[in-house]
Amino acid sequence: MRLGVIADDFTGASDIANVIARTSGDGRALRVAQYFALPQQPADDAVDVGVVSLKFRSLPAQEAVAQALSALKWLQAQGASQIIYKYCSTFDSTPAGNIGPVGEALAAALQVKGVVACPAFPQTGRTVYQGHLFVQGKLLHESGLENHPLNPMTDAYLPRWLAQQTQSPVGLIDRSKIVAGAAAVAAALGQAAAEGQVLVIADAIDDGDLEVLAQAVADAPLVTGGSAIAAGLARAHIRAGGGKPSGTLGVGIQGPAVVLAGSCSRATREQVAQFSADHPALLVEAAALMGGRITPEDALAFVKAQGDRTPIIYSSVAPDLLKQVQTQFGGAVLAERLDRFFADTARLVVANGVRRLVVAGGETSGAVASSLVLTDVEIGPEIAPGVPVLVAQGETPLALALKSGNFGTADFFARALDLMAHPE
Ligand SMILES: Nc1ncnc2c1ncn2[C@@H]1O[C@H](COP(=O)(O)OP(=O)(O)OP(=O)(O)O)[C@@H](O)[C@H]1O
Ligand SMILES: O=C(O)[C@@H](O)C(=O)CO
Repeated sequence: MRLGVIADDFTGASDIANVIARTSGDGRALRVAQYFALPQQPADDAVDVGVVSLKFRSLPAQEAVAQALSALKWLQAQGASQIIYKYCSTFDSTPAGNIGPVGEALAAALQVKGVVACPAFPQTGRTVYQGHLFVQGKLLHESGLENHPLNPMTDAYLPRWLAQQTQSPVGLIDRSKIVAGAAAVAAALGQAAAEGQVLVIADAIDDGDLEVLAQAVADAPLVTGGSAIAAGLARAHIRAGGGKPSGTLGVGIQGPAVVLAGSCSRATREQVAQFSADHPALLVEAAALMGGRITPEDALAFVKAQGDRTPIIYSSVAPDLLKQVQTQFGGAVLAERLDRFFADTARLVVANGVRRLVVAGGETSGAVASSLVLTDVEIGPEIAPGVPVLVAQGETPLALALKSGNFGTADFFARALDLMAHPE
């Protein structure tokens, strides 16, 4: 293994696995394995990149740090010489959040300072300029992310947001350095390290900027950010001799399918509306769930009752209703109950023959994927930027899509199901 990734949630893990698996050079691509928990055994020798999917984005810092350090240890034992700590391209965290503590702990373990922190993912509209994060051209705190159920993002200026979480000062590499080229960026990172800055937010408004950044940190033991910076890092590993002849993994899994949506993000709500217009749909209402009036067994019965039609089971609601039920029942309690509901429902439907499963939402995907007790998956075709088809091989292969809340166009669910059955 050359490159190890520690991802703070499962959708983020499949996002970065997708970026790396799809990057090629001279007809070669890195062989990527995505693990659904910290593996208990060594990685397969053929694996160039190990992506460890964890679920610590919304956990207290201490727990998140412990999980990240265990993953670091395992990845180092597999030979990974570079580690990417992957968090959300919308920097999902709170002022007491764990991006800072995890970044600092990994940096301390690897004895580095002046570590790049760049969430930019231009293909999905996330850019960083003068330290400010934009989503589709809007400042982060005016993009809808200010209403996020678990990590409301109320400040777009990342150095200030991150500094609330860190012990050490946070640096900034602005775009004037990026346009000056990789050597200028490397020098600025060296200067930041000399000044005691452990994490350094870096501007990037397009993939060209990310390529410059990646070149500047091609040999760095630690890089942190969104998935997009990984393309340049993967290219550097391929140039250094990594990878095998590239080719896309076929899927062709045509069995029964279910869509599970636990995300309240804007894009997911549009996708739910479009899919439920012509598919059977079951809304999981917070009050019904809390009152025990809807259970995973009810969801299974609903799925079975649809015969050949693909149903969607969703809890996605608009921000005003979300706030109301969170006040009524408590946000954390609801999150835990919803996670458990979707996890148990997924387990039941898969045990009853479902072979294609599309899941929307990072927390929801983490709960679902963990409950399915899959060890590792291979990366199949791309459904939308940031979302590949994942294939769990086994006696009866399972095709999975783990979609970040805000990724994908309105027709995402139908597209995902089609691609699983008939890869392009
Ligand atoms: N009907 C609902 N009532 C209250 N809370 C809900 C409801 N539906 C979902 N939620 C909350 O919204 C959270 C959605 O988180 P999730 O990470 O799955 O989606 P997301 O944040 O949109 O995705 P991502 O993390 O990929 O951006 C759930 O964990 C749950 O806490
Ligand atoms: O970076 C992103 O936006 C996604 O990969 C993500 O982290 C999903 O939760």
